[in-house]
Amino acid sequence: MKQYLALCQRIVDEGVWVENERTGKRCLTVINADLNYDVANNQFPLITTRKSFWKAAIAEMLGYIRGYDNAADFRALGTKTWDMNANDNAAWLANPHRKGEDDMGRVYGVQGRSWQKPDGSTIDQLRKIIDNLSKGIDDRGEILTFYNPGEFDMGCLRPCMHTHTFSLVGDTLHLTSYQRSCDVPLGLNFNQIQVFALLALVAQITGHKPGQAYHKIVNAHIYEDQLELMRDVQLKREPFPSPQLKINPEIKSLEDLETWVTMDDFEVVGYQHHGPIKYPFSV
Ligand SMILES: Nc1nc(=O)c2c([nH]1)NC[C@@H]1CN(c3ccc(C(=O)N[C@@H](CCC(=O)O)C(=O)O)cc3)CN21
Ligand SMILES: O=c1ccn([C@H]2C[C@H](O)[C@@H](COP(=O)(O)O)O2)c(=O)[nH]1
Repeated sequence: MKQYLALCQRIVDEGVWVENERTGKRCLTVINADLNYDVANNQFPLITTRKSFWKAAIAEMLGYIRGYDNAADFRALGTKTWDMNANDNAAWLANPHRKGEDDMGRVYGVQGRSWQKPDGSTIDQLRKIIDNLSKGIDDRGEILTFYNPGEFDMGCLRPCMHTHTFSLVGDTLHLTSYQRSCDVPLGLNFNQIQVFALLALVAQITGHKPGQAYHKIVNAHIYEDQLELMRDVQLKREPFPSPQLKINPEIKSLEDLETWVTMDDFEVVGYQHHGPIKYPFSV
């Protein structure tokens, strides 16, 4: 929580205004931020200076794991976060690749689970990683990447948190996650949860101890219409101690994650927080 607030304060103090053409808004921006999460000691990095809808963030991650490409499937899991990008984004609505209502195109999980090869066959990056880690193998390329420039025009948004690298050291699994662009008031609240939960889940289903998660962000920004709420409300609040994330121990395989797991299999213990803050969202 302290590192999150320190990044917010750094943007407020040192950020530079940058025009963003896609959204038509200015963003107060800093470059390069490194956040670390202690998954080994279950220090769940949940924002406490406002109420966080953490289940929606885990639902989003589960949808990526399942390779979803449709906002309706994300809604069924428990998050509406893809509705706007799928259905309320002029550039995507005019894109001939869009297959209709709720289609997100070839984004995130589609690339992770069925990356298209030139010969028409597909690569399941996540399956390979889970199989290797389950056998105790780290080939120094246990990389899940959603970043496929050849198919950017086939999706509603380029992936923001685009690459996850797993590292096995003895019986401890670590994760390094890379993010090119970060909406700190809204997106980072979710992305922190996702990095933590991804390591905890993959460690659990491959039979290893979770270690540290390293979250590397390039462009970290606050949109102009979010600044006042961040500076004058959220940053004035005192944080509470970190809660813990409990995951159903019956989740034992990638198939479990793909089939029966729901948000009821996740619980947060000891979450003390301030009231909600509704930040504007930019499509
Ligand atoms: N501008 C922008 N920021 C993002 O963070 C973002 C995108 N676009 N597009 C793709 C995904 C969608 N994500 C989102 C979308 C919405 C919320 C959001 O509205 N969060 C609210 C309420 C969530 C709820 O009620 O479930 C929040 O207060 O956290 C968060 C992340 C993250 N990504
Ligand atoms: O997981 C996510 C997904 C998206 N975001 C934010 C970062 C930016 O504010 C927008 C994406 O805009 P681009 O013009 O494609 O950079 O969404 C996030 O923080 N986390």
